[in-house]
Amino acid sequence: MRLLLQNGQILSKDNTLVKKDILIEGSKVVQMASEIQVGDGMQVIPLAGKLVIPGLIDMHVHLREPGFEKKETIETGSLAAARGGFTTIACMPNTRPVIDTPKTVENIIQEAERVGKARVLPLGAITIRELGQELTDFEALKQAGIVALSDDGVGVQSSHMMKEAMRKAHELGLSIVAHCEDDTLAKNGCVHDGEFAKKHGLQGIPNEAEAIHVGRDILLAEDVGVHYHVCHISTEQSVRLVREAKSRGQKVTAEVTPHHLLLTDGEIPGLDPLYKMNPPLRSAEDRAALIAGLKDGTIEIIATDHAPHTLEEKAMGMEKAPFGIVGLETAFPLMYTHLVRTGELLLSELVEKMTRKPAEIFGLPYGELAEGKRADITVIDLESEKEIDPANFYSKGKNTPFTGWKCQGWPVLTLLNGTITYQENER
Ligand SMILES: NC(=O)N[C@@H](CC(=O)O)C(=O)O
Ligand SMILES: [Zn+2]
Ligand SMILES: [Zn+2]
Repeated sequence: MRLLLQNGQILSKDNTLVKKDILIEGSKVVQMASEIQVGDGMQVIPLAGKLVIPGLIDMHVHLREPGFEKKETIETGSLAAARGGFTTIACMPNTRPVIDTPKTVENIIQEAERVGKARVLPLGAITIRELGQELTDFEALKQAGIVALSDDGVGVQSSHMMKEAMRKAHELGLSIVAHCEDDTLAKNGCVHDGEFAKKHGLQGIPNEAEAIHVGRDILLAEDVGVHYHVCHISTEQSVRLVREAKSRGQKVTAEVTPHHLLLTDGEIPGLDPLYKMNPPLRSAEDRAALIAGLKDGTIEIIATDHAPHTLEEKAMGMEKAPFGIVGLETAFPLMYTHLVRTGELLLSELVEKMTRKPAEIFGLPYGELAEGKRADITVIDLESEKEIDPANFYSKGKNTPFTGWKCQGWPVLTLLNGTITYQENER
């Protein structure tokens, strides 16, 4: 099968758009040129100047299967990913059972392949059942196909346990992906320890609850030599610590979510759990530090932390509702409209942080659009404006604070290995 994407525009390194026809044969891009003749038996998709980028990569997704299929399944999560323009997603191990055995890893990979809508890369748990007591069998998990290690959902409380994990991970060439949270500081807070918490008399989660772990882990990783990656970075202090570590040449990386880049605790309209996530929405100063960190390269990756929950669970009030919001189907349009079009980030920077950078950091052979490369491709409509409406989500999770936000930059076509996984208006 030969597929011709006609009259699209690709982004060059200097952030300019260049017209290209792209010819795909099987799973590969075989030709990219300003004009390609339509040949016999070619399927042609006219793109009318739309943006063509490498398939998006999300290193932080909760697919909820096994165990929480009411919230999401590998199937619905994969469909949501494809609709959001993602071709590769890494899924977190806080399922039930936790992804702490080779069997669970294999089951997830198998089901994702059956569905075939996204490439799913499971992370393995650092500790058994994410209880922080005993390390999992990293070697067996690696053989089963994990992409990295994380206890996402909880912080690894014991410094000793974390250091042991880093030692073993380093030996095996695996990265440590850390949910940074010191429980003795976070207590049972539900929002940022700031104005909003004070106003509503809620227990707050202070910035240091995150940054203490970031600082601790950077020191441990410096001694061990392992690649250390900070999940959903949210505070000025954490950004500062990562920047300092990088300036010494340490292999420390970080990801930030769209919601931490766009919202602050000052913008939470009331006691609405759709604004409750971990880490919580921080102050305007923190948000500014995240954008500065994104801009200067301290933060290389944008990841969604797609965390579907049912609306019943989310209706339990600010203190009782679970943490987390969905992100796969809104990430690119939100970032394009509210960070690129506002002049805070270049389009080329946004695309890098959602494609080439995560691939490079985790050693994945994806994230590039070029002749001879795999045809993981996303086509974006930069013009049409639409409102975010969770009723249209393919994800089971409708828990978003961005309902009604007007966005441009919607994915209209997604190809995984040369096969269409999403096409607007074709469902
Ligand atoms: N981010 C969240 O608020 N929630 C995540 C857990 C996590 O990412 O730590 C979840 O699994 O629901
Ligand atoms: Zn987390
Ligand atoms: Zn998470």
